[in-house]
Amino acid sequence: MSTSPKIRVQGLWKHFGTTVALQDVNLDIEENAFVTLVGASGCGKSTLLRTLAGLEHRSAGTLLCDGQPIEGPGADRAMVFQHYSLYPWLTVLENIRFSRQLKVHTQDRTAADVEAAAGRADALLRLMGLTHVARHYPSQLSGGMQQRVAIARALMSRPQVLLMDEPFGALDAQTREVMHDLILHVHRLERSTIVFVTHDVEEALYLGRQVVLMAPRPGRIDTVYQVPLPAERQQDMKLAPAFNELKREVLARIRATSGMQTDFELLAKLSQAGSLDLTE
Ligand SMILES: Nc1ncnc2c1ncn2[C@@H]1O[C@H](COP(=O)(O)OP(=O)(O)OP(=O)(O)O)[C@@H](O)[C@H]1O
Repeated sequence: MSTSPKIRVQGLWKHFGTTVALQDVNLDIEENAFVTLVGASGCGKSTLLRTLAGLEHRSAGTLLCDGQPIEGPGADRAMVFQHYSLYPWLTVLENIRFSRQLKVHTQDRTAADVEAAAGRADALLRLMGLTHVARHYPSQLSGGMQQRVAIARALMSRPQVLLMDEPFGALDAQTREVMHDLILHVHRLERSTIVFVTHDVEEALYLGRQVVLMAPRPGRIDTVYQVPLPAERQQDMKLAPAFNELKREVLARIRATSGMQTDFELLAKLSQAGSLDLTE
């Protein structure tokens, strides 16, 4: 008997005026999956993620989470953005507790609610290595630390689905590696379903069990790759021949679908001819 997927995308279209940002996207994402979305700029990665978050209306198609239509944002799905979007006037701990406080009105809050929230916030502080900065303000933290706070805040309401839009895009290479292992740890521990957008193919392959490659103009799914690595990832797996082979294949496919190759070919032809005759 086949179980239904956590997220089902069927015949999804999204238009922005005359731009077709998503063309007939079909994708099933299983519970506890870690799916990464890659592809050339403008291929619709963020639009697909924002549609799953309920932040963007679809033009046509079906979007289901646990078999229920996605009609807007919901506590079952949390989003983490590239820019940490923390409240600068709140401490780390207050930032983490904030989403929970929004859900329960002060007058309806019971002692058990407060206790459960405090316990969850403490557990997340420990999980994200933030206990020692719990009373600091965001401006006192490094970028990597701020992004840990943003992830902890997203996890506070125990979302089943975590939607991440280039969350480590602004971090340096070393901090990114640390964050990669941290998010894999979070994924194991929380058993969440993660959909993660990135420009970085190595990041996509290291984190994802499945890599969805999208192509632009119109935005669409081109290829879905299964990553041939054990579920338990370790940094030295990036040296494995199978990892590098797939990385080369994905990069070549992104180049082929981006239209950039044509530009490079044209430039090569022009430089051989020794002139830039654009009338050709
Ligand atoms: N709010 C909007 N209004 C108009 N057009 C939009 C809007 N959002 C996205 N688009 C267009 O939709 C297409 C897909 O954009 P999207 O941002 O989803 O791509 P992306 O793959 O995430 O790009 P990038 O990798 O550069 O972030 C692009 O052509 C973009 O210009």
